[in-house]
Amino acid sequence: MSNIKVLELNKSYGSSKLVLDNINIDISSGEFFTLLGPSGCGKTTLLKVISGFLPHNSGEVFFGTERVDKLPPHRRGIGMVFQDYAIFPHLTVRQNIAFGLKVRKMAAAESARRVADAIRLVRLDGLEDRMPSSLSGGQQQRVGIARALAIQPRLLLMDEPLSNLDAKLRVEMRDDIRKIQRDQGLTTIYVTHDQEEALAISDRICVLSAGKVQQIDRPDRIYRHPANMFVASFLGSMNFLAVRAERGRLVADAGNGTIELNVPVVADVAEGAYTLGFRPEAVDVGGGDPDSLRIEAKLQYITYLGREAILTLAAHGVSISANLRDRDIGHAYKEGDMLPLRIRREQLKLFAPDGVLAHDGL
Ligand SMILES: Nc1ncnc2c1ncn2[C@@H]1O[C@H](COP(=O)(O)OP(=O)(O)OP(=O)(O)O)[C@@H](O)[C@H]1O
Repeated sequence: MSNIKVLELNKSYGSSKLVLDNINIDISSGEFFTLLGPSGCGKTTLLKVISGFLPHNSGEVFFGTERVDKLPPHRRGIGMVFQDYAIFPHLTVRQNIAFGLKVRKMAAAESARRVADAIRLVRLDGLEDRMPSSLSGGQQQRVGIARALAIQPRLLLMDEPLSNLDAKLRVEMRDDIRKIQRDQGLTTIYVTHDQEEALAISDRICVLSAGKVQQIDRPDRIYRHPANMFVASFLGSMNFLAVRAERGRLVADAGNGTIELNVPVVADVAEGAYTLGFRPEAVDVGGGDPDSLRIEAKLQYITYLGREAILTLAAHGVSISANLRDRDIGHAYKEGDMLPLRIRREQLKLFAPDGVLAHDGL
């Protein structure tokens, strides 16, 4: 397995603007690395440049110490798994999995051994002689994964491999992929636009927006310490409130005036405009730490989800969401009630006017 380095990579289609803008990525050997971002942010383009199916404008790609960005795709040693499975309908499961080995003219005995290993890893035992049309979507994707594993790639690339599967199967396959990847120590780049999937499966996540890297970090760190407002709202949700720091106080614009918030700002917060951010699950109703930020908000409606409920409230002219666990939901809450919200100060974030996180906790 190789570590992977992408250095100062730029890519545009024709003369249009850059769809990959100065991408720098350093992936460790054996790491599960996820590219996460909204549709059109450049995830697939980046995978195609790394695999050699698309030329780039400038920059370098290294697998270990070998520079690969001038090599044709078949010389890079990459296994690929696609959203639409891309398996051959006229070949059996076994023949599909052996395909890459046949192309590489591998000796029959070694090929048979590798195919058998791959079949066992993806749990397709007993289905070796079936045709793809007689398999479920999940089984077809297992064939796609086994085919990629059989060539013992230096790097495994997976482009939204679970998108065509139903929700339950997605979770099952996700756990299987993670287990195989760990057991085999496979360096993997995984593309998804599904934030929950990215959080669940990755060692590290690279959040992309409009061709630019927004943040690269562990799932828990990205969620707790988003680098900017884009990341904060793309991974989970965050409440935002326009505020100003002035004379050691924080004030919120409230349409017809300003309201002083009960949070003193620490000395290193420069005076000026900010966006105050906090996650819905950081909000308590009533009670809570007396030192918390207090906001009175009007309950608009409750979305009950079983394990938890989302309260949608209005305060200072903006909408605020609060996630409460089922057992914490008071039966007395009625639409139109004014509720005292508490948000712990360590959960408060201040974003600068350009959206970058300026203060994490107040
Ligand atoms: N062949 C092409 N010619 C011109 N523009 C392209 C081409 N392929 C992609 N693009 C543009 O490049 C940008 C990045 O596309 P890309 O497919 O890499 O995004 P993505 O993040 O993978 O999106 P999705 O999640 O929808 O697959 C988009 O604006 C897209 O319209």
